[in-house]
Amino acid sequence: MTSSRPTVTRGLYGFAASQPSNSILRSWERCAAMGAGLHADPNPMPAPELAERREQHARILETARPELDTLAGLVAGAHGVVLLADPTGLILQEAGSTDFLRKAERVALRPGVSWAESLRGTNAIGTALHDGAAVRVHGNEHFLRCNHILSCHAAPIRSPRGEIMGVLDISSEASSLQDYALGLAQMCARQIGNRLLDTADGRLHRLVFQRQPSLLDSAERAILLLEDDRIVGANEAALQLLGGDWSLLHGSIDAWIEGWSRLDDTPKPVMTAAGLPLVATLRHGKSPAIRPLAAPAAPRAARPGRSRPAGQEPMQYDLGSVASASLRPAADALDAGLAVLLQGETGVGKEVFARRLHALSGYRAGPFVAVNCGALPESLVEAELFGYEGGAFTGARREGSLGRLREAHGGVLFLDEIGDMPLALQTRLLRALQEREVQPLGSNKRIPVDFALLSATNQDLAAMLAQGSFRSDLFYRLQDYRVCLPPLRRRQDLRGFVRREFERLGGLERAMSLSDSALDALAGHAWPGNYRELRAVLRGLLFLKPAGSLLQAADLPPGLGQAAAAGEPGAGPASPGGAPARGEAAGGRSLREWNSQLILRVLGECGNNVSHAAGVLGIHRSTLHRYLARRKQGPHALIAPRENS
Ligand SMILES: Nc1ncnc2c1ncn2[C@@H]1O[C@H](COP(=O)(O)OP(=O)(O)OP(=O)(O)O)[C@@H](O)[C@H]1O
Repeated sequence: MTSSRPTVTRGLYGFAASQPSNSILRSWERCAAMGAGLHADPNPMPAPELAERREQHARILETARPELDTLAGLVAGAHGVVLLADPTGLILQEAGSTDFLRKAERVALRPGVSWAESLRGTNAIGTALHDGAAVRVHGNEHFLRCNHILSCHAAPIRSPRGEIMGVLDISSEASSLQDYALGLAQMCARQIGNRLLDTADGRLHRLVFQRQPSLLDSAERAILLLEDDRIVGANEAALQLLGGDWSLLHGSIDAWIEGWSRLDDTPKPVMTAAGLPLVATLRHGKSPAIRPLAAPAAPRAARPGRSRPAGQEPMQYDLGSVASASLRPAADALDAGLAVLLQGETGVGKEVFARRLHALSGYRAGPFVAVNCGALPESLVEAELFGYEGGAFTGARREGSLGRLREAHGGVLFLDEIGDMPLALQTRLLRALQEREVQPLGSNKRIPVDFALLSATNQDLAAMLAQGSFRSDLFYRLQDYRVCLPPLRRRQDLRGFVRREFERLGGLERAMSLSDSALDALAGHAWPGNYRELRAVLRGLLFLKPAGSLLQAADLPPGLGQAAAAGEPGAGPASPGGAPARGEAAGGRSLREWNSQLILRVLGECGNNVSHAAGVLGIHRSTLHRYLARRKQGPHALIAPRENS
């Protein structure tokens, strides 16, 4: 390996190559300094790891798809390939000429291989990433000899906040150099960045400007995203025309463009603060930039024993590989008439899993009747489960009640928190389950019932059995088939899942994202409250932090990530960077203040409507009322997030 490169005046394959650019010369110097550190391992990372990386970068892969498809068609004729690499230089995707793909494989230009400059010396992907700018690296401008057959053109793709989200590269054989390739890569990278801006939160205002009206629809259009008057997103064209850099984010647009607020959809002339005349359009956000993230569930009549409503359509949930793999066999067990018991810590998604199971089973055309055994007041429990005749007791409805077991006829009866069922009731339930008949209160009739039995608990039923607080015959009757749902901290793809969940809950809409440090801390947290706790934290962040922000570990509620940083057993994967120790002192805030702030903010957004706010926060109305009452009496009370229970 040479430690420096001669000035190149002619490419290796005899094609005229211009004097290497300053960018290439500086890269050679860096590579020469690294010297023996460079190596060109051609082996891609194992397929599961690559799948995980693709998953992590799903947003950019998805957004870039139209350009990748178009470019693949264009460059295939010129025997080229199009590549998309992540911000570390790892190639995620390839498309283009099959001939060249095979050659490219020989030089390891393929998915799963990193082209970081520190590994492969001067090359378009790595050097574009280092410089944060588009670059062409032709023939023997590549630092490593093995790559001299290549001519590569790469341009970084930036997020609305200016971070590099990936690199688009067009490569071909050095002998078939295409002059236009660099411009094409740049234009497509800009289009992808613009699409990220176009698909950002519809509540943000979008200001588009250029020198001429005809450019307002082109890839050259300048775009700013505004939350009220605050700039929360931009593209490079906007920075260029305004003469600013990324530090303009979070400042007021008033400092840059005069009279912007009078604009609308029709192009109108405006003047930049530097005196540059432009034409601009303004598309107003659909509603006030900050508002509740999720429509609260319609208030339901409080009914003892009725399990809490699922906050979301269960089909949307990504259950994770372990739970997903358990679905089919558990549905088969239900269909075979076996009683299925779901076990797992609180908030691990037992009810979500139960609803999926119902939808997958042969009982899907029948009802799914959920009973929260822990929430049943003992005095009403029999009536609730077994029903009653009209006028059977004081306060009974005249028309009587079917009872939950009969409501479940032909479908699935889901007995949630079965460990909380009082002993006396366990006997009655067992009889009904064995005889497949119910006798409503006040009636001497016995009515046949047929349903699949599904129950769930986060308690150790075997220990309860040993203590005598759970009947052994019911214990065995409930679990012909058992499914253990793993805690969130054991999820293999926890980091990627947290990121996707954040996007799904509103991050995408609000153009917010989690930095690596925040993701490390979140992925390293032990999550004793599992999915419920994670959702509460993510919703809090989405509410409390401004749209367009890149959240850091320091933005997380105090205490988060501590367990993993301290290496506590039972915690999830340790954070590579070591999550910062956090506590009451962090940022001068405490968890209590964080929760208080969130609650008051949500209440304000909901016009002080407690039911509405409770729905958005994912807690029960009465929990919120209790909190507010305590707050009136004295210091802020801490609220444990628990949804509609
Ligand atoms: N895979 C998932 N992805 C995202 N959110 C989830 C997932 N599973 C569950 N949740 C959310 O976590 C919360 C708790 O889920 P669920 O009620 O199913 O848990 P559980 O195990 O039945 O809890 P508990 O033991 O306290 O009754 C719900 O609000 C649900 O929206």
